[in-house]
Amino acid sequence: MNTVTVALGRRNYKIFIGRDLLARLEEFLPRELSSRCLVVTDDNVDPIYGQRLINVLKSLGFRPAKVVVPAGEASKSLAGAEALYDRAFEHGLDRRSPIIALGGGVVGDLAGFIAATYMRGVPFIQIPTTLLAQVDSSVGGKVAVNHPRGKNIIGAFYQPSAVISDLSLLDTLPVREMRSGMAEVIKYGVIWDDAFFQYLESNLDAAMGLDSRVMQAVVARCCEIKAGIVAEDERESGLRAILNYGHTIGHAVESLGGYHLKNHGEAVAVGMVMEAVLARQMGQLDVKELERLMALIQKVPLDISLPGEWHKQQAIELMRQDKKAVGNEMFFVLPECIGRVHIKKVSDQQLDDLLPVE
Ligand SMILES: NC(=O)c1ccc[n+]([C@@H]2O[C@H](COP(=O)([O-])OP(=O)(O)OC[C@H]3O[C@@H](n4cnc5c(N)ncnc54)[C@H](O)[C@@H]3O)[C@@H](O)[C@H]2O)c1
Ligand SMILES: O=C(O)C(=O)C[C@@H](O)[C@H](O)[C@H](O)COP(=O)(O)O
Ligand SMILES: [Zn+2]
Repeated sequence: MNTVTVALGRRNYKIFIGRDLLARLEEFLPRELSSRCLVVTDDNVDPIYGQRLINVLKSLGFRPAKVVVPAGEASKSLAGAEALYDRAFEHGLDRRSPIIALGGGVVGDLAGFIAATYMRGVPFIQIPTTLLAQVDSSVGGKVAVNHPRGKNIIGAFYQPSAVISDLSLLDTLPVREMRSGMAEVIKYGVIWDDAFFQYLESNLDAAMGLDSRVMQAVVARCCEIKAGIVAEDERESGLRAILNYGHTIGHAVESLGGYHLKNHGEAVAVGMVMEAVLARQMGQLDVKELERLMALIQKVPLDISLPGEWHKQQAIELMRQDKKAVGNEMFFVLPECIGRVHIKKVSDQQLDDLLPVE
C-alpha cells in the first residue's frame, strides 16, 4: 500500500492506495465520527459494491443510510443535491456525521458539495471507484455541481478527511472509463513529469490491463503530483491552474456533446491535443513533443476528433465562461515541452485560427 499526504496544516489528510482496502476501512477512517453516516453512490456502482460497504460500516458500529443517484453527469446538479440534503435530514446527520462518496467523479463532486454545505460542513470521505476519480477528482477538494450554463459553476474548495483508493474496485470498470481516466493520467506527465510520461510510454498496455504493480505506481505518482500542487496552491490562485490543462477546450467539448458523446476524460484528451496544437501555433512547442503526446493518447486509444455536435461559436462562448478567464481575457495552460506548462493569455484571433468551423 502507498500513502500520500496532502499537506494542508490542520487539514492534512492521507490518500491510501492499494488493493482490497475496503475490508480494512477501520484503519483509514478519522476518529471522532458520529455513528450516523450517509453513503452516496450511483446505480451502476451500488449493485457491485454498495452492500459490501454498508456491511463494513455496520460492522464498525456505524448506522449508514444510502442514497443511490442515477449514474451520469446529470446527477451533478442542484436538484440532485437537494435530494441528498433531504436524506441527510431524514437520517438525522449531525456535524460529525461523515458523508461517504462511493463512486466516480460525479458521485465524489456531488457528495463533496453536500459535505461542504450541509450544516456548513461535515466530514467527507472519498472512496473513488474509477481510475479518473482515484488519480484526480477524489484529491484536492474541488467539489461542485453544474449549472445549466456551465460545468462546476456552483461549488467550493472542501477537502476530504481521507481518500481510500482501493485499486481492486477498478476490476469492474468498463474499458471506456479506463481510457477516460488515462487521459487525466497522461495530463500529469505533460504538466509536471517527463519521466512519468516516459514510464507511461513504456507501460501503457500493462496499466490498461490493470497490472497491479504498474497501476499502484501510476495512481500513487498522480496523487503525489496533485497533492504537491494542491498543498502549494489550494484555492487556485496560481500554480493549481496547471491541473486544468486540456480543460478550457475539454469542458466546451464535453458540454457540446451533451456530456455523453464525450465523457470528461475523452473531452480532456481532445482538449489536451488542441491546446498543444495551439502552443505549437504560437511557436512554443516542438513538433516532436506534440507527436509524443498524440502518439500516447492514440495508443490508449482515445479518439481526438471533435464531437458531431461541434459549433465553433458556441464552443468559444463556453470557453469564455472558463474559471481561468478574467473579464474578456482568456487564459490557457500551454505545454512548452512534455513535463512543463505555463499559463498564457490567448487572443480571440489566436483561438479563432485554432478552432475548426464544423
Ligand atoms: N473535483 C475534481 O478535481 C475533478 C477532477 C476530474 C474530474 N472531475 C469530475 O469527475 C466527473 C467524471 O468522473 P468519472 O470519469 O469518474 O465519471 P463517473 O463518475 O460518471 O463514472 C463513470 C462511469 O463508471 C461507472 N463506475 C464507476 N465506478 C465503477 C466501477 N468500479 N465498476 C463499474 N462501473 C463503475 C459509473 O457508474 C459511471 O457510469 C466529471 O463530472 C468531472 O467534472 C472532478
Ligand atoms: O483539481 C483541479 O484543480 C483540476 O482542475 C482538476 C480537473 O481535472 C478537474 O476536471 C476539475 O474539476 C476542473 O475544475 P474547474 O475549476 O475547471 O471546474
Ligand atoms: Zn478533469
